[in-house]
Amino acid sequence: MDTAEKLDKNASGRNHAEEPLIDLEEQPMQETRYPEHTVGAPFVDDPKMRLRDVDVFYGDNQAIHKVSLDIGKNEVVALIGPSGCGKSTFLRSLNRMNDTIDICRVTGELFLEDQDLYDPKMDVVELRARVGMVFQKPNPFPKSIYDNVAYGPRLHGLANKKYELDEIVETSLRRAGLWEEVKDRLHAPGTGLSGGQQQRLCIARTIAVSPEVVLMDEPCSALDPIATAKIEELIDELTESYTIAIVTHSMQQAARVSNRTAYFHLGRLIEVNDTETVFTKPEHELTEAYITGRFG
Ligand SMILES: Nc1ncnc2c1ncn2[C@@H]1O[C@H](COP(=O)(O)OP(=O)(O)OP(=O)(O)O)[C@@H](O)[C@H]1O
Repeated sequence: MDTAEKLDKNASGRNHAEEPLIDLEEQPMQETRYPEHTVGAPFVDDPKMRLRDVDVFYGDNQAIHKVSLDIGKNEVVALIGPSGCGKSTFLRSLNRMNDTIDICRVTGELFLEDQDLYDPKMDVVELRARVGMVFQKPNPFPKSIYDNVAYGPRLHGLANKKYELDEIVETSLRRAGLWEEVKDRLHAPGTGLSGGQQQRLCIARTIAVSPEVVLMDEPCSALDPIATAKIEELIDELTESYTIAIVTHSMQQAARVSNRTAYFHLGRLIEVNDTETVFTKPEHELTEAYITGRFG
């Protein structure tokens, strides 16, 4: 039985009447139950992204507290934790998507290899091509399927000739597992595709500019189980070429797609380890309580 199946079994075998869900807002954990440092193995040799002491504030409200984490090359890191624990906020700080929120402020060291993401000289458009993002809700542009994928390569001048652009569009759609379904209607609107196809189109659009890292913020939450399975297969294939960080509410999904899992709790990174260890032998009591379904 794999880790995802064990999680399913645990969840279905529990007696919820005997173990009531804990409302975190009403019963905050004792301060002493937070580890002083993230437990497990937050750091790797030769990381793709090196993040140290990251704090994120919305005005006076601190959403992320001193998070330190490495994201390794060609690995899939899953960010999990209860609603509001700061997963999306942390993810969005990795390609400066939080810059679009006026009251948001990010401090700490955030590096993509040897480049400081928050260096004032950093070209943010360039950064978002290197660190692409796929959102919760598929958001194709109101353009044709072809133009959705060609948009980034055109913007970044990646193709000089029409045939070069055609090649990028075809390769990206193939890698996103969508080519066979759309090759005869490339000039039809992207918004006319099904939800799952639209999400694969958004993945094709992201990878068309050859990013180094792909950030995914709950990419399957608006999809049915079949479309979800396709995206999960795709994540597995994409990891050969890209580094991926994915926020997910589904522990089964984290177990299926990721190599490492990071557990967040009220803005703190409690535990990080290889996914199997986090789900079968969590070190910290908060991680254990979450993965066994005692709160969430
Ligand atoms: N634009 C914003 N302005 C002000 N506060 C925000 C904003 N976005 C998020 N927050 C706050 O930051 C904290 C973390 O939110 P975030 O959305 O990152 O958590 P999350 O773990 O991704 O939650 P969910 O799983 O529900 O999506 C929450 O307290 C939230 O209210």
